Amino acid sequence: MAVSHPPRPHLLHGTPSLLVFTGVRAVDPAQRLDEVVDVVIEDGVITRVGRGAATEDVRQAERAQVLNGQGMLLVPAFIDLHAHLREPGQEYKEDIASGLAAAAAGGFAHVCVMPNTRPVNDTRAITEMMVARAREVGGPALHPIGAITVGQKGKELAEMADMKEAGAVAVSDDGHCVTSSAVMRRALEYASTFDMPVIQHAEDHALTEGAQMHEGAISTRLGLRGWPRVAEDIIVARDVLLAEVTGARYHVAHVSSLGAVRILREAKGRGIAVTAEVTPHHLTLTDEAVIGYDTVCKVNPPLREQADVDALREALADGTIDVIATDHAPHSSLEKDCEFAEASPGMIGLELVVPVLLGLVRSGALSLGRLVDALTRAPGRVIGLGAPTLAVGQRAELCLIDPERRYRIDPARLRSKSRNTPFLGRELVGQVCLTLAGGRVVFADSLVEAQSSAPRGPGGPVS
Ligand SMILES: NC(=O)N[C@@H](CC(=O)O)C(=O)O
Ligand SMILES: [Zn+2]
Ligand SMILES: [Zn+2]
Repeated sequence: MAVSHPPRPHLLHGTPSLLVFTGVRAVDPAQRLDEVVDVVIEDGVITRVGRGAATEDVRQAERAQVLNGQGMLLVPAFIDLHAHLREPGQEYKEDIASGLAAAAAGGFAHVCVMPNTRPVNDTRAITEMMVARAREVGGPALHPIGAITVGQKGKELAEMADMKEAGAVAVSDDGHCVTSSAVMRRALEYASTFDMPVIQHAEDHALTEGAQMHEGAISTRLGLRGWPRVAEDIIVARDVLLAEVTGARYHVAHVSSLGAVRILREAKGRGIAVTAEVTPHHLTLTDEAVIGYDTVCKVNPPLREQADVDALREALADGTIDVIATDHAPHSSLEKDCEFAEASPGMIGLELVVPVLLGLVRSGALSLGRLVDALTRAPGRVIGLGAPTLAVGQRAELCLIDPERRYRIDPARLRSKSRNTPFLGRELVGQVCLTLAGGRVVFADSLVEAQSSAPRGPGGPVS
């Protein structure tokens, strides 16, 4: 049984000092931009955007690499608010290098990493280690999320100030819920003195003991113990009340239930400082995927029903849910090739955001502008990070997408060390071709490589 995978070579290392996109559809909600333009990047900085910006002399310049953007999309690179990169402690599932490579391939320039590592990231030392390791690796920027409580045990508060100084952008006990109302209240008060958001994994553990999937007709039929929606709703409702009395910034991780959506909508209507995220899998899959007992469909919170999916889509479209986050949760075959009851919950997601979610844009459930916003500006606001944009003068952090490319999700091409996703082997449409982070190319696929080595000149069609 293979638990690790051989490393794959990076596709493109260098960053051209003059990178030119011609005739590309640029979509940037921060600038209300959705237009076919040329984009010029010099020494990692966006210097020109507009029709005809790639003048003859720019395109013919000796150092220019010109990419024909016809039929392609150019968007700001993404920020993932919720990923598990497993380093330190479970590097056989993922490590910072493989996780950031997966992020780059998915179009991300920034990744916030959850603290449920071994040991838990509840100290300055571990936060510093993660940041230092990511700098060594290069690629997308890593932003640690510190634990709320020591060891994520739900009792004493961790030293949030220390972790913030070392680079932590938020706190969370993700994987576990902070169940004590008293601890949650103190956590909100304490975090607000450092202006850090508190991210909750909303699960009333008393209602989910032994739960394997969503509680409903299908769990009854399969004979699996269920996690009822109300276990999520109770915590979100309580926390909203605590956020109101403390005035702290509260963020709900991986919202999955229609009840939680209703509570969030009401809270936002009353002006309470709450934000929320939803994952690509909760937007696209239901508990029917669990029929057949495939352990890759086991995830926390569980895949729910069509009514929940509909409510989540609507909430994302109208802004009740702010952010799309992957909850990238790699597990090896050791944790997944077993009985359903024994399997660890979680799915990988960093590399699948674009092909999975462009489907929602094509079906009309979500506008392209809102999709990009939920992956850039909205998560940026939660952690106080200026999100990537396509504005002139910005360091280039962007992502080139072929929205029409149809392909099968091939396990051999994933950069993640793990393979736990129900989308494996599925045919999807839409592929990330190139990602720039921090002004540098961090991912380029074969199409871009082929184009960039082809002779320059007024380009023929992308093929
Ligand atoms: N989502 C999951 O099912 N699993 C996550 C933890 C979590 O996000 O709660 C993991 O760390 O594996
Ligand atoms: Zn969680
Ligand atoms: Zn998580």
